[in-house]
Amino acid sequence: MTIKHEVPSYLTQHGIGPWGDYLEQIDRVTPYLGNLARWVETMKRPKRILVVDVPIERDDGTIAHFEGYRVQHNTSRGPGKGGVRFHQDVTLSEVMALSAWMTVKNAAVNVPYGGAKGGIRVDPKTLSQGELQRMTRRYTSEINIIIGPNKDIPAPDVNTNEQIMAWMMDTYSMNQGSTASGVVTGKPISLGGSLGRREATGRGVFVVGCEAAAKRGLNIHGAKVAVQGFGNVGGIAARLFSEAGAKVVAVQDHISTVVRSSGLDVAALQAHVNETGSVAGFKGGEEISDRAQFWAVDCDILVPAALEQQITVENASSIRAKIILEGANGPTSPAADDILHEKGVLVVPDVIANAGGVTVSYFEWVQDFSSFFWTEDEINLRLTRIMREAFTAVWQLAEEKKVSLRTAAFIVACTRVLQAREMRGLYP
Ligand SMILES: NC(=O)C1=CN([C@@H]2O[C@H](COP(=O)(O)OP(=O)(O)OC[C@H]3O[C@@H](n4cnc5c(N)ncnc54)[C@H](O)[C@@H]3O)[C@@H](O)[C@H]2O)C=CC1
Ligand SMILES: O=C(O)CCC(=O)C(=O)O
Repeated sequence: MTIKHEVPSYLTQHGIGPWGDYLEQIDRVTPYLGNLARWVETMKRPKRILVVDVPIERDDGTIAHFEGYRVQHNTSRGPGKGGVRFHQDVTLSEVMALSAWMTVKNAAVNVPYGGAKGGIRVDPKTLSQGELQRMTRRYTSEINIIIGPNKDIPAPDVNTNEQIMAWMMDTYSMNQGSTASGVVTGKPISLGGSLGRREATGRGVFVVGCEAAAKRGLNIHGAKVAVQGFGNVGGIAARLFSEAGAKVVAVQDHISTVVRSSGLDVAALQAHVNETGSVAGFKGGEEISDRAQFWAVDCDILVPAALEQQITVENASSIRAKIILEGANGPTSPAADDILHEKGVLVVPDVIANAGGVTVSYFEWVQDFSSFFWTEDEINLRLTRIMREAFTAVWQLAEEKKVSLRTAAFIVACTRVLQAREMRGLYP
């Protein structure tokens, strides 16, 4: 029986284009054929969408309004979980797509969560610290009714960090009348944050990168690595690859691209970015003005760790890497994915490659509930084990079923979601 699944536009616009194809493949390899059509209809629709107006008083006394979102895509396997993004291009459909990615990611690494995501359509660089705090607090109050340690647990994403999580935790706690540290993860250590969370996503990228390199017979020591995005994910991944003896030959951020074929000094680059806010002007490498050239840099491993839809049909053919580690969510367009597949590039999909962050968020949440905190070594060991196990399971399924790692990850994840739904009896 062939079931044709129409993919909703919020997914196709933001790069989960082949969702329907994955589902066809799941049809082929799982025992859930009879129930799949009903399940697909549910997976296509986020469970809960909240759009809020976030008004703040600016420092000059004027009032500004921002649009905020929190979307819970699926909660079959547990409370919603996913980050909050502050970016001028955030839209409801993007947040809906990102929440669907979280459903798949959380199931792919088997943490007991559903998928959720949030965001505010704002360029936070245009706000003072005071304005940023007022906006964050107002947003938290507006979404207060749908978040909570057992309901939906936000975390950092693009342009959000530990300080913003601290304000969110404080605002939620004030509204509840008692401190609820488990309402967000990615908090400062002093407020119940977990050791290793800040580095966790980049570390997870590095761990699966080592696994993928081993499968391809590539030695990390001496391997050439190019990284797009030098924030939380890209900056840490670059540091760990460099510490392992790889050469970070190119880094691109929102302003500039720096290259050095003998390898950039990543620590010096990080110090420069901390000071200036960008890789632009870094003296330890050559700045290239044509941003598109970044994709054609001679490298073995490419880590897109900025935003969605960066690897496209325009640049996919020029990519020289053997392995792509998707640090960002949805960095590869479906059409570009096909080109990479034809070229024989090994793509480790976002839902595995960048799942280290949510994995340590899970550890943070568990530690907050028990008020007992693990050492950084314990965190990193557990993280490494989960990442390796998830990679291996997906790799084996991909080999067995002759599908890509991305399709295999979706199969593993969607099967888990489907099993949970089946056990709970939550058919639409
Ligand atoms: N922070 C986390 O724990 C997780 C983040 N992610 C994903 O990783 C990606 C990056 O997130 P973070 O590192 O947290 O964000 P961040 O805000 O710390 O850093 C973003 C980086 O991307 C760069 N960037 C922005 N627009 C760009 C453009 N058009 N071209 C090139 N570079 C650009 C920025 O300059 C910055 O270096 C996002 O897709 C996010 O959803 C995924 C899993 C967890
Ligand atoms: O740590 C988390 O809860 C979620 C991080 C996130 O937003 C993501 O993995 O894309």
